[in-house]
Amino acid sequence: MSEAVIRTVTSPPGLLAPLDPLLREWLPRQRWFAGKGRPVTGFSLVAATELLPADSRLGLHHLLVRAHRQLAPAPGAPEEPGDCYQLLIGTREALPPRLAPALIGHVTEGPSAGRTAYDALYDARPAEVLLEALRSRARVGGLRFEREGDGEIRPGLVPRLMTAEQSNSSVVYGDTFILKLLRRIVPGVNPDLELPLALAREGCPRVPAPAGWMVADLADRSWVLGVLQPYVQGATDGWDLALRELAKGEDFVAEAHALGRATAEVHTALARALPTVTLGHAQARQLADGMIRRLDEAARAVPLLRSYAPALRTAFTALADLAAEGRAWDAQRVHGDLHLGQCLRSPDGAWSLIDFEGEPARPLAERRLPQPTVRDVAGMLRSFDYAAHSAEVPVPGWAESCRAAYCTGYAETGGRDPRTDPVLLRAYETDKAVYEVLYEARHRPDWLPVPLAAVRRLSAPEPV
Ligand SMILES: Nc1ncnc2c1ncn2[C@@H]1O[C@H](COP(=O)(O)OP(=O)(O)O)[C@@H](O)[C@H]1O
Ligand SMILES: O=P(O)(O)O[C@H]1O[C@H](CO)[C@@H](O[C@H]2O[C@H](CO)[C@@H](O)[C@H](O)[C@H]2O)[C@H](O)[C@H]1O
Repeated sequence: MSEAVIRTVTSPPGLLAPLDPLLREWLPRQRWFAGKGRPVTGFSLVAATELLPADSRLGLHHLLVRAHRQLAPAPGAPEEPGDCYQLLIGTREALPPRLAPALIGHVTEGPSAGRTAYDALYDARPAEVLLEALRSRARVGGLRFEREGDGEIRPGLVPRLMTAEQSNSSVVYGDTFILKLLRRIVPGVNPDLELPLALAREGCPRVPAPAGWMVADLADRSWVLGVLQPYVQGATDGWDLALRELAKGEDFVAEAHALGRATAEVHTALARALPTVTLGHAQARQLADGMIRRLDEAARAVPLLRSYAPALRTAFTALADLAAEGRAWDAQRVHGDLHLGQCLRSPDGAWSLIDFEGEPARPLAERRLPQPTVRDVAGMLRSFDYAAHSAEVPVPGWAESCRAAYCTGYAETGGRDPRTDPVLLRAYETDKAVYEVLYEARHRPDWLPVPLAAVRRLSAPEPV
């Protein structure tokens, strides 16, 4: 069905056109904007819902917009309909100074002419509107707000927008709940809701259980827009904790061991809750081919990677060779983008895993495929390496001792040591390092040396 048919415009008409030039300038500057590197040429409206009337002191519009981009960063290049983004746009007569970081621009035409448009998530009242909608299981236009179970969502929880570097945007309510608003949205079952829900229903305590979620129903398809979870109070994420220990010259062995156990616990629960499969020759071949394709794409985009590509490719051909010899692998649903920043340690020492969205750049269908659990293990091993490289004063052997402790912890709880399958582990670690090269080149060029160091190590004849 075409997008022209799926519009559920309950906002005043003509809202998007006046915002268009403002959004073109503002959207590409947002950390969560995925289409960096190619100019935004315009927007089309997928859905608009008025949450607070446009002419009130504070107007509030929920917009789903498709950002059109040029196919190449050259003047006159053809354009394509790009990704769909969720925006919560507030309008006020004037913006108080505390909302200055939220400024999108001044609207000169249409129903909001003369007002200032801003990212409403920075503002308390719009954030309260969302929580209230979840609390009351509201239906507004095509938007559906759901709650899980009978757990109480108290009114009056004070919201604050998280300022951490994120792929999405999160609002914390009174240190009790956290609402993650997905920014780049896709139709279909979203693993960021699907997996925590399945794990909660399985009784797995390692993942905060969804307390509610927000969905847009458009053209017979559901688009998950946000997930509300209990806020893990006083938690420190694994990345900050690791850097803190590194700064003191301390090892991280006990925590890495506990993280290995937590990862295995989550994997065991996911294997119970959702389908598992065996990857035979054809599927393992496809897996290796996908890794080779991603390497080729990354090497095209990042010239610094090119000279390593032939050596890196051997990690993937070794996997294909094992498959051709008849080796099969168990596969199941996994986290898909596990790293230290996705692990939260409560003050009592318990670890929780968060953010089951998978690698945001991959298509949803691919992110939901069963995969060998080694994929998540490889993600964590890479993360210890990242932390070690980010230390101001290097601590010799730090990453290696973490890697060993993590695998030991994983084996104790999961029953299988990931190191017993070195070909699969190397293939996944290489695939992750290649992904990181591309990710850093696009988002944080200063960090590029970190995955490039891994690329050098992994392309050595006998990688260590
Ligand atoms: N349940 C939670 N309790 C406490 N903090 C959380 C929780 N979920 C997420 N966070 C914090 O929010 C940050 C961003 O969450 P995440 O799900 O990783 O979002 P994104 O996909 O946008 O990166 C995390 O790094 C963590 O600090
Ligand atoms: O957390 P996100 O879902 O946004 O994941 C993306 O961003 C991560 C960085 O914030 C990136 O992770 C890489 O850097 C981390 C240190 O900042 C490091 O711990 C990870 O091992 C490394 O992969 C992640 O790859 C990306 O998908």
